[in-house]
Amino acid sequence: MSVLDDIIDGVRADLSARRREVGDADIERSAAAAVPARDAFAALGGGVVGADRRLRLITEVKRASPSKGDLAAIDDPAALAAAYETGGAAAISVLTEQRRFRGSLADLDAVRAAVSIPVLRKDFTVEPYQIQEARAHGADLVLLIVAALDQRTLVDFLALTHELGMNALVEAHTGAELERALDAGARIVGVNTRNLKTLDVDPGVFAPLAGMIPGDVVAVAESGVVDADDVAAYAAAGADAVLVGEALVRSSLGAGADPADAVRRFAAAGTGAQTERTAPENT
Ligand SMILES: O=P(O)(O)OC[C@@H](O)[C@@H](O)c1c[nH]c2ccccc12
Repeated sequence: MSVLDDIIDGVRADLSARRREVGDADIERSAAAAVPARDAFAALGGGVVGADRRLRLITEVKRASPSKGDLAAIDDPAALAAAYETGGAAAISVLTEQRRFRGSLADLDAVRAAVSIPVLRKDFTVEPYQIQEARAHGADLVLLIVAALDQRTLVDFLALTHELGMNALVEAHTGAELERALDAGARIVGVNTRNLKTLDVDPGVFAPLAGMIPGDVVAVAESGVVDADDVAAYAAAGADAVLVGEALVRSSLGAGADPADAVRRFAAAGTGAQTERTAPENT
């Protein structure tokens, strides 16, 4: 069984426990009653061309990962997210998967209350319930991982996400998955340079796939950023936005830590290096 399959088994088990406790009708009601979602497409630079273009950072509240175990003891996820916003992050990603990433809906709630920029609920979405749950908890974006969904389900989940006023970050790792994301009508596409089946990271995966992403779709490079040079490399390869987890979480540790400044440096390096993609517009 691949790591991805194993994670999804755990997600399904945790999900059925929550559904017994909260109930489908309740979550549907709270999703409908939630304040309108923020426009994450615009926040991530969708439709911005020429001199106004700048590299957007999606900074992640990430306590642990299956490949590295515990990354950082985050005592105050709200304070960390607020520092990211101060540094100029375009959006905050919050891991809510419990077993491997030690995330929770409580983290999502805390971050939501602390920032005014869009918030991504980062989880392994396999049931429509999770999309409604994300909205009920104030998320503006959900993650849809192509490798975890058949095409029909991906299309349905994207439609539900849009019906609820949210955007989806549709994540691919291969050219075939990227084609499926674009065919489904994704407006924000992520290339995860980490293979979720093996957890190996190869930043070189991004550039060839970025060349396939039309200019009117937001292209996000995900995973594997260690320092500002890595952000610059993704930007030079055509990224509109870069999603950074571990490197920024670690920058918040220790005496004199300044996560806002780290965000500022990463974003500046990216904006300085950015090039526009030349793939044809989606028609
Ligand atoms: O910590 P990193 O290498 O900067 O990676 C962040 C992010 O890309 C990663 O957390 C991620 C990308 N796609 C995912 C899907 C599920 C869980 C986690 C992820």
